[in-house]
This record gives sequence, C-alpha cells and structure tokens, in this order.
Amino acid sequence: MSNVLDLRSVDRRYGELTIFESLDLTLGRGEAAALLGPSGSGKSSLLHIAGLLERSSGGEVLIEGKNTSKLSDRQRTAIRRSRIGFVYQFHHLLPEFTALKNVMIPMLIAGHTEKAAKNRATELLERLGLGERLTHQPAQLSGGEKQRVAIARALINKPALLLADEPTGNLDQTTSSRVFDLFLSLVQDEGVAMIMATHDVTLAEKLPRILSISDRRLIG
Ligand SMILES: Nc1ncnc2c1ncn2[C@@H]1O[C@H](COP(=O)(O)OP(=O)(O)OP(=O)(O)O)[C@@H](O)[C@H]1O
Repeated sequence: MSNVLDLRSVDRRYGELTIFESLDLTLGRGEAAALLGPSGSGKSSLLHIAGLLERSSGGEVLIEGKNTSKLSDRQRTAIRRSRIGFVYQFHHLLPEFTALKNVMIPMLIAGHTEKAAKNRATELLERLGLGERLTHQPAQLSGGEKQRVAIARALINKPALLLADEPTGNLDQTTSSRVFDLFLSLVQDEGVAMIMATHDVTLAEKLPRILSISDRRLIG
C-alpha cells in the first residue's frame, strides 16, 4: 500500500532566499509526527506544500502514491478537498452558522446528503465532548470549544492526511493540553496520518515521531 505522503527532494525558495532544500519525507497510513523548528524555519511552508495549498520551488509531492507536482490547480484542489484536512491556530469558523453546520459544510460541499453530514458531524462533536453545544454559534463557545469544532470540521470527510499548524497554540496551557489529548485520541481512532507543526516540545513528545527543520534541512 502506498504512503499517505511522500516528499521527494522538495525545496522552498523565495527569490534568492532558500527556506529549505532537498527535503525528503514519507508518512505512512495513520502515522503521526510533530514538526518542530524555530520561527521562520519553514514549518508552515512545509505544511502548505504537503497540503497542496502551495507548489514547491522544486521536487515532488505524492499524495497516496499520486504525483501531484504535474497536476493542474483544479486537480490538486480536488485531491486537497477529498483527502486532506487542515487545523489552524485560529479556528476560522463561520460566525453565522451553528457548530453543527460549520462541521457539516465540507461534507455537503463534497456532495453528501444533509442527513449523512448531520450524523457524521454529530458523532464527531459528541466524541469531542460537544454533544451539548451542537446548536451554539461560534460567539457562544469558549476558545477550546471553538477549536474542537474546527478539529471536527477538519476530520469530517475522513481525510487520509491531517495537517495541523499549532492547533492548540491559541489556548491557555490547561485548555491546550485537554484539547490536544482529545484531538490526538480522535486522530488515532480515525486512523488519519498527521503532521503537526508546533513550538511546544511537551506536546510534540506525545507524538510517536518528531521531525524538525534545522539549517534548511529536515531531521527525524
Ligand atoms: N511570500 C513570501 N515571500 C517571501 N518570504 C516568505 C513568504 N512567505 C514566507 N516567507 C518566509 O519564509 C520563511 C518561513 O516561513 P514559515 O511561515 O513557513 O515559518 P514557520 O517555521 O512556520 O514560522 P513560525 O513558527 O513563526 O510560524 C520565513 O522567513 C518567512 O518570512
């Protein structure tokens, strides 16, 4: 079975500036890795390239064995929507919709029925301890609750790959640790491969694999 993600000799350059180069990485099904590195080392850039939000300056990106580097933007978007989920430091929920609807939307866009989307969204939100918050709007939720809704939204379409950029970085330490543990157990239950960029070494050490970017190279 193919890897979920293969990066082959991937570079990121901005003009004369090289952020990283010749970066190789494989991530198998259900494998979770933390990505450490100083500010500006290219952690977010790496997630954007792996998530097909940006093209690399050189090298190849394979998702589930498919080389995406030569695909059109439209084809890359189709893979991203169906196979990749994102969680960011800020939740980016739509303020006018309930928690339930925010989670359902990607599944509705993917063409599933209202009923199927509602069932799956309810199940995910319940597993994240938000069964009593389904009809709340984002303004009626705490920071940790909003972030849990964003996690459910990222997982609703059963992605093969989840890319998380400081997913609990905006929360106080106690909430961050609680939300992170829920997040990790759900990621493991769903069998999704994940890369999580973080500055928090304590959170990184909870993951089975630690990667870091240092001197423009990937280690680990
Ligand atoms: N469009 C751009 N043009 C030029 N340089 C850029 C551009 N986007 C990002 N950079 C530079 O690329 C480097 C890597 O940025 P990136 O956001 O990936 O780092 P990071 O490791 O995620 O940092 P942080 O931990 O602070 O979030 C930074 O030095 C940034 O200034």
